[in-house]
Amino acid sequence: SDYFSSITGLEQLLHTEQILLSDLSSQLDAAKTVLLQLERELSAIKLEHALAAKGLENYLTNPVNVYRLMKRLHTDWPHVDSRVQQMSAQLRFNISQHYGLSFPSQEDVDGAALALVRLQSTYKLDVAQVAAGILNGIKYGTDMSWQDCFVLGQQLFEMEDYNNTKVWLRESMERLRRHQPRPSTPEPALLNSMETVAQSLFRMGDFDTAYELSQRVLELDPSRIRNWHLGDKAANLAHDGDEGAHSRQAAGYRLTQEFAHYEKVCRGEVGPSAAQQRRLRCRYARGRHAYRLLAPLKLEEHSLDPLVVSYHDMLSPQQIGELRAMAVPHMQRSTVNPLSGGQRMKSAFRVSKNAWLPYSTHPMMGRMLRDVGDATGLDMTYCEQLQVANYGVGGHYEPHWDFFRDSRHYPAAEGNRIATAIFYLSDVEQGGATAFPFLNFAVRPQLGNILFWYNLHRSSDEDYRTKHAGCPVLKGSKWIANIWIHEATQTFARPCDVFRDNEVSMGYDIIK
Ligand SMILES: O=C(O)CCC(=O)C(=O)O
Ligand SMILES: [Fe+2]
Repeated sequence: SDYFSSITGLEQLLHTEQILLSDLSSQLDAAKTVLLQLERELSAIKLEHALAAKGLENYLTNPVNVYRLMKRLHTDWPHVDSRVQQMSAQLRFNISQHYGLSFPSQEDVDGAALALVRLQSTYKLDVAQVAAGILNGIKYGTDMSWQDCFVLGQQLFEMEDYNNTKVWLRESMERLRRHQPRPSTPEPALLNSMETVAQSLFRMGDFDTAYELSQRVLELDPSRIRNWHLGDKAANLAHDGDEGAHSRQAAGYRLTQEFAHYEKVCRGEVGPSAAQQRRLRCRYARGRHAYRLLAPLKLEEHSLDPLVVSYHDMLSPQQIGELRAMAVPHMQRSTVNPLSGGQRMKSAFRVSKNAWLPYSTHPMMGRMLRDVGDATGLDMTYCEQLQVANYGVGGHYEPHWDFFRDSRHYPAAEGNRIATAIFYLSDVEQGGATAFPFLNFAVRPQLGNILFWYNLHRSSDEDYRTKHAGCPVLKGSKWIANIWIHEATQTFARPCDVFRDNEVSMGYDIIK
């Protein structure tokens, strides 16, 4: 399961389909050969009959013709019969025979549907364009059919995301209306679903979409008028006792101002103020290593308080290729700590795959750890293992803090996560920035760069301004490697302050 959350899983699915394709097409080729031959024999026999029809008596008094009629019926036809049998045996395409192959589960299909909708709503994409395979003006893929859009709408309905249900159903109906030539009558199962969804929408009070949907059903199959008993608005509303249940909305956080603002930051619609920007520099830095005199670090400041910076060109494409290859066999669906406590779990909040790798796995990983220490001056004694993560299209990580709010989640001797270093192991064609909604900027992944920031104040208190997120990946695939650095050994690297400087960030501790 979990094919939708990263690119590696999707490659497996593409492979599955390749096998099905080649299996079926070789069967079809074999069958076609037999068909062609049968057709030729058939027309030869038809010719005989045409001759016979010209003069029955003349034809049947010819001993050669008589013999051939006998032979045909006695030998040739049974032979035809056996070849037809044989051909249909060959055509026994059986999907369940391919038990060794990977198939997506309902959860995967739902995940992919959710991803599509997330992208469309985060980046305010025009549904008609998405359905046409166009992302921000560039055509990447094939059009979705009206059925595709309908099935997506139906899935959203089942997931109780009614706002998006409406958008996709309308797109589906629009495509159906424009369809040239007129579409042939679809399978009864699809028409039944359309009717069911229409009735539910009607009951929920979305009369327009319900009406549109029922109209299209009727056009496709006029006999369905017999099912036209949706009743009138008033009667339905009066009887609807469980309206509350139907209009239940998906997760509260996504409906907040804060979330809307985060999405704006992802789209690049808001940025830091001019005054903020004026104080920021791109400069060469030396870190704490002498050789950096010759090979200085390329430092880019994103924010001075809290400190958020990028170090450019810290890994080469070759190193990154090796690193990703080492991580792939260990990648698993990412999990989060539930707020309610207890076991870590999968969540729509964080859609990606990751692997935890000890720094001893490869000398390069040890070097990455050392480089972060050298660049930032931090002590790297207590770091979590390297976490390599991959987000597929639609993959994201909603706004969160990296520090733990519950001290049971880290060993007391190591302290909380004082800082985060993200190595970008890929560029991303569109989307996928690391966004800091409270700081009003987003950092675009750039292959080989490190993004670094402090999660804690000097007083050791959590810095709530550091809330950040991985914006949904719109096009491409995003790879990162995280190093989380803990606090306990930083006494000299980042002396703590007795002055409680946490007050500046308290107001950002908004829990929805
Ligand atoms: O994907 C990103 O840009 C951010 C990742 C992140 O915040 C995390 O893994 O904790
Ligand atoms: Fe994070």
